[in-house]
Amino acid sequence: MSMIQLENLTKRYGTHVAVDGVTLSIAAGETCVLIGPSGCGKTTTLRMINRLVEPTEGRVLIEGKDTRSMRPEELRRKMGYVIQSVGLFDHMTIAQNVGVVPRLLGWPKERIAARVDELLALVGLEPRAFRDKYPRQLSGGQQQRVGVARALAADPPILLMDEPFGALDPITRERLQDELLGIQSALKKTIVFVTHDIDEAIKLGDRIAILKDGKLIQYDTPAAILKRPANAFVRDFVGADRALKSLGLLRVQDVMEPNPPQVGPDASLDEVRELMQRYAVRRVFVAEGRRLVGWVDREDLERNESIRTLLARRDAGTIAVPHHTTVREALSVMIATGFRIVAVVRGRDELVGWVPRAKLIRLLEDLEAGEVAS
Ligand SMILES: Nc1ncnc2c1ncn2[C@@H]1O[C@H](COP(=O)(O)OP(=O)(O)OP(=O)(O)O)[C@@H](O)[C@H]1O
Repeated sequence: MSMIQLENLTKRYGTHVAVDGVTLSIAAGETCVLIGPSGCGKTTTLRMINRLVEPTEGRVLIEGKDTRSMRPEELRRKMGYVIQSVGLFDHMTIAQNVGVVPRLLGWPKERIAARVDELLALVGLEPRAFRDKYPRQLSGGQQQRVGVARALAADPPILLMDEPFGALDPITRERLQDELLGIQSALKKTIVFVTHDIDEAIKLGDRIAILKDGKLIQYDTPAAILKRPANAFVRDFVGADRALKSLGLLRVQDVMEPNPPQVGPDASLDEVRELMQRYAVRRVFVAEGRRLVGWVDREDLERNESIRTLLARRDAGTIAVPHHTTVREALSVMIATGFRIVAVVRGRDELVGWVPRAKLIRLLEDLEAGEVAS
């Protein structure tokens, strides 16, 4: 069942067509990212969903119901709205800002207070430290978090977000994207998210809608858009480094090899030598039970020290990547450190697999070959 259905949605301003016959459907719990060049109609499309803009033609259905037949309050209860400039009320405290909609809905005071604290914690703001502050006392990133908390206040099933992170510095932006992914996996809202940034779209979107001159050019999963861009416009828009971006969609656990070259801490150097030959590697991992505790390199064999002596100088964390991280991240660790293999761990240090650099490079080459072919 689709949560949001756009049918032939069209907006004309005089003779100018801002949105041109857009039809698409968004499933409940999915994030749909609207993307395209400036002026392509993203914001207008989003605002037709909550009826801030009335369509010239076509319609919007929410859970199968035409929005024109819904009362404005009913529509507002279904949708939270987050915009780039946040739109916090300067003269209200953070708690009052977050509690605006519940107050309008007539919730009792205690329930509002509890909800405000719950939401501040959800978006990573310590309630005690923030609830009585004013927006001007917060950084841009913190204000944006408050904006997200406010949109979630009455627990609407739908969240409309118009370039919410557009004005933030890259580091804050990444952090907020990660938090949105966390919130989304916990709350399973249906999100429509407008952005200019293809990397953001790939990271956040279950599906991406690419618009040009008001028309929907392609609507598909990030992987499908990277693999099979519908035309030259999409290919250019997605960018030349499509292969690298695809690596950003794959998880290490999907490409890792099982059975890492590993020895116990009491193994002999001869065993290590034999293992290096068998696996054709210059490094083997040391594990105690399933716990990764260090490694031995080929150079170490010359020194004739016991493995336990070597381990005392090593921090196993430096050669490990978490199983849920992206392949792109693993490759950048290898490039930054010069490692030819990395260990894959679950939790803090449970050794579950390994990735040889050669495998990632082959993968990258295959993806690039696919790019040439398409
Ligand atoms: N109220 C309006 N009156 C006249 N034209 C409008 C109005 N609102 C939007 N437009 C035009 O409609 C087109 C689509 O605008 P819209 O804001 O939806 O684009 P956008 O893709 O969100 O752009 P941006 O990425 O720059 O925010 C643009 O050409 C814009 O100038």
